[in-house]
Amino acid sequence: MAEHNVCVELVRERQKCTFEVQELIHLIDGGITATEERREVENVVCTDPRIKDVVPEEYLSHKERYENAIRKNCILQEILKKYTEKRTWDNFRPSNKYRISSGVVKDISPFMLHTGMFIPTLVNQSDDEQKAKWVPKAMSMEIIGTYAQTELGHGSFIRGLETTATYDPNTEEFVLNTPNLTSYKWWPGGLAHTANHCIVVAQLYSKGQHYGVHPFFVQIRDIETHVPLPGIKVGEIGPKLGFQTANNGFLGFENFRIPRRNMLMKNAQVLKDGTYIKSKNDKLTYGTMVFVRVIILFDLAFELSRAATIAVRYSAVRHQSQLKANEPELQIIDYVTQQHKLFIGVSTSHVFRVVGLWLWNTYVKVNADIGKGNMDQLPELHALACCLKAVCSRDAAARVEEFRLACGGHGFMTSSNLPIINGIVSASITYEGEFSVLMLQTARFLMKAWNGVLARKTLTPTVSYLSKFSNSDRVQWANTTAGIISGFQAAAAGKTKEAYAAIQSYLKPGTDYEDAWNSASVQLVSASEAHCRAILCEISWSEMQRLSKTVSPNLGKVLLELAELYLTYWSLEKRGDLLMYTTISTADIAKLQARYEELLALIRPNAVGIVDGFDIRDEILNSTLGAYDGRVYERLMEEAKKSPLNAEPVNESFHKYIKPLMLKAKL
Ligand SMILES: CC/C=C\C/C=C\C/C=C\C/C=C\C/C=C\C/C=C\CCCCC(=O)SCCNC(=O)CCNC(=O)[C@H](O)C(C)(C)COP(=O)(O)OP(=O)(O)OC[C@H]1O[C@@H](n2cnc3c(N)ncnc32)[C@H](O)[C@@H]1OP(=O)(O)O
Ligand SMILES: Cc1cc2nc3c(=O)[nH]c(=O)nc-3n(C[C@H](O)[C@H](O)[C@H](O)COP(=O)(O)OP(=O)(O)OC[C@H]3O[C@@H](n4cnc5c(N)ncnc54)[C@H](O)[C@@H]3O)c2cc1C
Repeated sequence: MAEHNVCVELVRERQKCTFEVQELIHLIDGGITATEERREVENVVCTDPRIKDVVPEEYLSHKERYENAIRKNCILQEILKKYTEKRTWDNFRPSNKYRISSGVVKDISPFMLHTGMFIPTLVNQSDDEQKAKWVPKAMSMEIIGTYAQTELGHGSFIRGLETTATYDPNTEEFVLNTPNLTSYKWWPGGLAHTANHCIVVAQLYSKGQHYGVHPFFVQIRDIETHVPLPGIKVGEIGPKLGFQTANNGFLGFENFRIPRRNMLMKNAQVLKDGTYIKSKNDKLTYGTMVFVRVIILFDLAFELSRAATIAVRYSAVRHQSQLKANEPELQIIDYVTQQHKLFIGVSTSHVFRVVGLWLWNTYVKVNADIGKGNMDQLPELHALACCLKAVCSRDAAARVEEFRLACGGHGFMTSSNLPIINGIVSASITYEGEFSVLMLQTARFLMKAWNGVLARKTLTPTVSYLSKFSNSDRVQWANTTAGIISGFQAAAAGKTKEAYAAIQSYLKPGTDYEDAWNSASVQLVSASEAHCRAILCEISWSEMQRLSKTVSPNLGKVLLELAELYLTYWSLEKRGDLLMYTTISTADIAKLQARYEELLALIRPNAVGIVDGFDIRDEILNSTLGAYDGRVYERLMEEAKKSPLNAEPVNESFHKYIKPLMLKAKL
């Protein structure tokens, strides 16, 4: 970007920055080569003239919008494929594939589920022969798939799914059926008109026995004509709050037959005669969900970084109101309330990225152990993935909404891109495991851990802190980062203990455990949240500390300020918990507040530099308010002029309706 086109405010902001932005970019990417690789691909994709829209997506009809998304995503796939052929393209991280798709369509790609769930399920749940047959075709997009699990009647309760797969040993086939309206598959992305295959999660029956839900590889459309195969009823579910171009669909089966070997057989198998071979652990069927819950943290970090870039740059460009009489209007970023809205979101993006990487490494390790037959760590991984996905998606949505509000009226414009990002992030609270449902899964793990505390057993690593805080004494508070982390752990332990006690107190004679659990579930969710906050604080602080030692002192200082801001912000937000479970005093809280305000002031001069460090191209940002050059007002006007309503000075509705109305009023 030529600096002479950049508005004066952003030029000044960039001059103020105390660290090398390039260094931060490389840190986020994971090295100089990774930055170069990413930028090269982004450049090829974003400068392809076929990708540029003449009419902005939001003015298209629902149907046109989908068709445009498909057209452009096919171009993207073509480019990505050429790249893969040209070079070994291992460095282009999978999360970058999500990132680049934002440079192609503003909303979600109809191919998202192909990359994000169809391929991972084939890779992780097929046996070797199946993998060899299907994965190359899916990778090259010779076949296009999705993940069809949720039904009209059931999403959270997977055991309640109603689609049936009944084995017929005479033909060595499974017969798929949708027995009633509520058993229609409902929601899968790309299912409606994009995919010709899908993973169908269905209840398995063989030899008259029911064996629970299993994944099946199912072709739903003819490869040549794309016409739905006989016995398949498929279509689109209609417009939503967001995800307009995701092509979410419904699917029903009528005695639809698939070969026996189309059941994914890495974990459980059905033999030719219908004999069922059990999986080592029936929860391995849920493996793709664990995988996606883990990688969602990266996507959330990225979406937050987009929203942060938009809101921070806009806040530097925008002037509003006078702080002192006769002085120029302030850049809105200089109002401390504005910094309070902005900087926690910026910091949260870094926290999600580093905790996401830690979770990813844990996932890789546990998966490797599972491969060797050791399932010991699976419950802990599941509990971690559940609460982190749930809390981070909810936090991300709150932060994006705050960024939107921070942009005032202009943040309400679709052209700011904040409403679209809002829709994308809000959806993540529900999909891949609804918030409360996942929090209660983690609570199950915490209750078991508390049993372990009472039995003086050694606990697994992420809950081992519970033993330290098992007595009733309030924990000694210290106004340090270590003190804050310890305070969060004390709160988590205290809440876990109380939720446990609440279940016991509800367990009167004649009460089932499940009813007691339900009665105590608000406290259980609260305990899960506290546990998750303790993890977010502990891991982000230790990771940011580690990273700060790998970079220049100037950048290291900024990383630590961001990490400390996160801890301090949440200490203040959760002061009630800290008052309950630690010896924190009102004077300590006042000190925390003062430190928080100090951190806002320290971050302020680097704010634009920090969001520049996310290195998000204008085409990927897609925002009138957030572009690198800060020409906010020119862009808002340019975009407004693209409204089809502005193509004619008088709209025909005037003559048809308004004028007759006015004439009638005269009579
Ligand atoms: C680094 C990145 C690499 C690659 C990335 C590649 C490309 C990137 C490109 C794109 C990104 C891709 C995707 C992500 C991004 C965006 C997403 C975009 C689109 C949206 C997709 C959305 C898709 C979906 O929503 S699919 C449907 C998801 N559905 C759910 O999540 C349902 C939630 N419900 C459940 O999980 C379960 O039913 C339940 C857990 C709630 C209950 O199950 P069940 O009743 O069977 O169990 P319980 O009786 O409660 O418990 C029994 C015991 O089992 C334990 N348990 C449960 N689940 C698991 C599990 N998964 N693993 C291990 N153990 C489990 C449970 O804890 C109980 O144990 P206990 O000992 O008895 O207590
Ligand atoms: C944008 C989007 C994309 C999606 N993509 C896909 C996809 O590609 N493939 C796919 O298979 N699915 C997909 N889904 C479906 C998604 O996974 C489900 O919507 C999600 O798992 C929640 O299930 P549900 O809709 O049945 O909600 P419900 O389970 O009906 O939840 C409704 C309410 O009931 C509460 N509740 C439910 N059970 C419990 C419980 N045990 N304890 C306490 N409270 C409970 C919930 O907390 C919630 O408040 C998608 C959904 C969305 C929104």
